[in-house]
Amino acid sequence: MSIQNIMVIGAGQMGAGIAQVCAQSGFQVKLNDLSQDALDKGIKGIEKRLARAVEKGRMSEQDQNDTLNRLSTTTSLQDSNDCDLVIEAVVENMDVKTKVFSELDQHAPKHAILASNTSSLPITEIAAVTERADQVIGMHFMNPVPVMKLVEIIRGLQTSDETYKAIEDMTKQLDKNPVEVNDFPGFVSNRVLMPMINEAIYTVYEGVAEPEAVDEVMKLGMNHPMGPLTLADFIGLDTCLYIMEVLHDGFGDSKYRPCPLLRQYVKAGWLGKKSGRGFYKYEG
Ligand SMILES: CC(=O)CC(=O)SCCNC(=O)CCNC(=O)[C@H](O)C(C)(C)COP(=O)(O)OP(=O)(O)OC[C@H]1O[C@@H](n2cnc3c(N)ncnc32)[C@H](O)[C@@H]1OP(=O)(O)O
Ligand SMILES: NC(=O)C1=CN([C@@H]2O[C@H](COP(=O)(O)OP(=O)(O)OC[C@H]3O[C@@H](n4cnc5c(N)ncnc54)[C@H](OP(=O)(O)O)[C@@H]3O)[C@@H](O)[C@H]2O)C=CC1
Repeated sequence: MSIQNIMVIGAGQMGAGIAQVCAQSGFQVKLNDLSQDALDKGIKGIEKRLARAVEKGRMSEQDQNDTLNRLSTTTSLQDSNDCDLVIEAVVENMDVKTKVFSELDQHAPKHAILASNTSSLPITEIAAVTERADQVIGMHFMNPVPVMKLVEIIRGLQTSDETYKAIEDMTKQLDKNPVEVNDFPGFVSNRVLMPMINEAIYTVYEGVAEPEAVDEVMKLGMNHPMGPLTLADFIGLDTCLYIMEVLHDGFGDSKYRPCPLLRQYVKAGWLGKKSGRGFYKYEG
């Protein structure tokens, strides 16, 4: 099938990034969120990143204008009625995601593929609330989307070969590298990454070292581009907690128990970079 029109649901850090790379690659993109404020913020971020790309000589002004002209915003899921693909990037919560997918299933054309950018939740369960489980798939982008090359593609139990092939091809059109994985909690990326981040939080919780020291050890000792606590702040501590809970519930293994300090920070509203405070403090 040919994909031309896309809706991205959720204008947060992931949704805005996904909308940007899709528009840059020539797709018509509708960005959806609950509030116009969130949409304005998402578009502002995209404009800033494109302006920087022009400044750095990585993009022409013509491409910048064309990209922005391919983007529009909407607060209504009904506007998915002419889309070939919808990519959902709302909060990491099964109830919220299934509500979105069930509504979307009413509005998106019958041929449309419904993809989720979930970090860890079962695609099979999300697909089950629709009448088109064979056209539901996980399309897991990495943060920051414009920079990271990987898209982890998750096949639900009923995802068809045709759907997989269309999403694999489309990922390549975005100049990203698709990697196929099966539908298990956390897939591959977060089954490996998130326990490391959780363990780094335990080292702070147990007084083994300060956050700065933990990050230095992993940056200088293991050549990670960001230390695990800086990365946790960057991802969002709420998202990290939700992922650990999915791993813990999904495998029923105590090795995935979320660190109490992570729970406490999230309860306090310390969500990391996006809220101005997490393991570190952020300006603006
Ligand atoms: C939770 C999940 O489900 C899955 C996930 O996504 S887990 C998270 C996966 N991501 C990572 O692990 C990221 C780890 N960090 C990194 O790779 C790097 O620190 C980084 C790419 C984010 C920044 O790289 P850096 O070299 O330290 O910083 P910097 O020089 O400022 O940036 C490098 C380039 O990335 C761009 N960049 C940095 N942050 C960006 C952002 N948030 N959005 C868009 N572009 C960004 C910069 O513009 C810069 O490009 P130019 O110089 O051409 O303008
Ligand atoms: N952060 C990361 O590094 C990564 C995250 N992901 C996944 O991407 C998804 C989004 O994460 P992220 O972008 O970080 O989260 P953010 O909190 O930055 O953004 C989520 C956005 O979705 C909006 N939203 C919530 N409910 C709805 C709804 N029903 N309809 C439309 N919009 C809605 C939120 O609005 P409001 O603020 O008003 O609630 C917010 O603007 C999650 O599933 C996450 O696990 C995947 C890869 C990496």
